[in-house]
Amino acid sequence: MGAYTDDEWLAWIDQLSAEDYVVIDEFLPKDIYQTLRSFFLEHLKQDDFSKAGIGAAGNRQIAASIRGDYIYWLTKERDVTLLPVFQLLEELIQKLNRYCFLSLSGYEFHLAHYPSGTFYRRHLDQFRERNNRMISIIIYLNELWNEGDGGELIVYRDNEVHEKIQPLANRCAMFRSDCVEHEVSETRISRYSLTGWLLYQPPGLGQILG
Ligand SMILES: O=C(O)CCC(=O)C(=O)O
Ligand SMILES: [Fe+2]
Repeated sequence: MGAYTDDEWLAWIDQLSAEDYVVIDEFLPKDIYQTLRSFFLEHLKQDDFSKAGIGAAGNRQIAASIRGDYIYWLTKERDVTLLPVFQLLEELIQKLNRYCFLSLSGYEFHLAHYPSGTFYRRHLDQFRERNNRMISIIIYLNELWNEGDGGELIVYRDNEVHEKIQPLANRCAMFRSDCVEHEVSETRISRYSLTGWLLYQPPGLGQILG
């Protein structure tokens, strides 16, 4: 038995197909959400996060002017506590392959911490060195977020701001990696998330490129 019915998956996938993105509130079952959030806080406490890069071409200074987050790459083998999260992602891959005729074959995910004052400038998740990213997924873990705290996910369409998505706890944003330009506006609180990509080739590249 999966976490959701086929009808629920279908409604989200329909919206993803029609709009190129979908926002789903209360995405993870409560216990899985709690496990993920505790896992995040534990690794933050242990100082396991590293400064994120922007690919082979970027030097550190340029990277800092584009994105200011710190990340922790996950692996299914090591991070066994998160098995239920990985299982849900695998279920999602199955549904997308079945209903959207995609050939997704893997995923890569990291935890992301944006300290206060950081952002990620407008970008696409799929580009030259990373063209195997098909679908981007973010699950937010910010329980104390309030209007004015920043750190919104800004979705662009036709070069204009289309929607500002608040990074609320257990909200999931999912979008096409190849065509949805987006940005993380400057955050004024410590902003926590799980971020990742569904791939049509095996993972590995993203983790090398940052
Ligand atoms: O955290 C978000 O809302 C978006 C993060 C992002 O765009 C990325 O890591 O590529
Ligand atoms: Fe992105």
